[in-house]
Amino acid sequence: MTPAVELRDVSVHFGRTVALRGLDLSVAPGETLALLGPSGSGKSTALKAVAGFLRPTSGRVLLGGRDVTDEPPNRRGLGVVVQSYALFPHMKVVDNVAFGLRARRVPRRAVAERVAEVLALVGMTGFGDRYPRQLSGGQQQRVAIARALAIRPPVLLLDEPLSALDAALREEMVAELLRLRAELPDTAVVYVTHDQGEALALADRIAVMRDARLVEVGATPELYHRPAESFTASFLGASNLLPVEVVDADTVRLGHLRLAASSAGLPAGGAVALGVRPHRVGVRAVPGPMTAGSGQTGSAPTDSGPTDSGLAARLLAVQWRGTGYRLDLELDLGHRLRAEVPDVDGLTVGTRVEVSIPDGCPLVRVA
Ligand SMILES: Nc1ncnc2c1ncn2[C@@H]1O[C@H](COP(=O)(O)OP(=O)(O)OP(=O)(O)O)[C@@H](O)[C@H]1O
Repeated sequence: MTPAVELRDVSVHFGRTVALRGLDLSVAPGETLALLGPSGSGKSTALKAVAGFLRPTSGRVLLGGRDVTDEPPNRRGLGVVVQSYALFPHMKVVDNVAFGLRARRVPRRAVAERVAEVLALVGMTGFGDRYPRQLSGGQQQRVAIARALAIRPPVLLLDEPLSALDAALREEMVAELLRLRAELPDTAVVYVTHDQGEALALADRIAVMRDARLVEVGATPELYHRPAESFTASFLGASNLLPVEVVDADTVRLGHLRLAASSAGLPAGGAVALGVRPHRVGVRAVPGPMTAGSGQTGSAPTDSGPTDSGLAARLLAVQWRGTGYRLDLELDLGHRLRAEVPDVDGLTVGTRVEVSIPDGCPLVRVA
């Protein structure tokens, strides 16, 4: 199938700043691709290259197989919602939404029908006569999305569309976007965000960006569960990165522990680490002092002492997070580790603890 969007080796330089370096990426019709990365990683630059708001220094941009690198934005027929792309303040909602249709000289009646249709699509029927200032932030963003969708674009570009909204409204809008997504089965969506929660909830695939480069791209659940790069593991799910010794393709050693690890997709050679999500780390109190490697006698786990399935550690800090506790730990092996646990029975700062790491965590490449 011809991709709806294709970037071929796209680089963007601003003077001596390289904002994007050799990006290759494609988005299929009907697919949502999230561009996820920290501030300044080049996400917006990539989106602007697709929209036509800037011309790549090198490389090509294709839409539906057509090379549009040299075409201005209005010839590309895309729907664009950018955080700063506010509504026209002096125009009513209906006129904002009708704008692109009128620019295309769509007959008046068809404009009215389509405006009503897209306002219904974003749940804003009845708001047509208001001015943007008479709407909440979330409502304004809904109208901006309706405006982008009015022309039935094959591609919808969203650049941090929720970043101006408060946390509760963002969650609500994610649900709205998912509903909207289901109504637009053929539209390709490129969604720029630095918020991993939004990317996980909305994207079929995620492209992780860092320092003007694509770090890794993959189907959302695969990338979450089996990242190949340490940056992906820590950015997408806040994994601990534990230095381990590789025993064989599926086994690693951490102190005296042997753990099954998933190394799918990881090229051989180079430095690796085990990516361990905080919520997968087990923590329990251990009375009395423990040292690294203690409790290796093969005895069955007991309630009172160290076991051969755990690592000795000390609890450095406890933070209550509402849904549970975040624990900062220092393994006697010398590594720091973060855990998230539902409760902290008897655990106070300074407590000796035993930490367990589950099998199946991904082995990732350390850049
Ligand atoms: N017009 C410009 N002139 C000069 N440098 C720019 C320009 N636009 C972006 N940059 C630089 O290019 C790099 C990538 O910027 P970009 O806006 O693509 O990042 P981003 O990942 O979208 O970040 P954010 O999440 O903060 O928007 C940054 O270092 C930025 O300072």
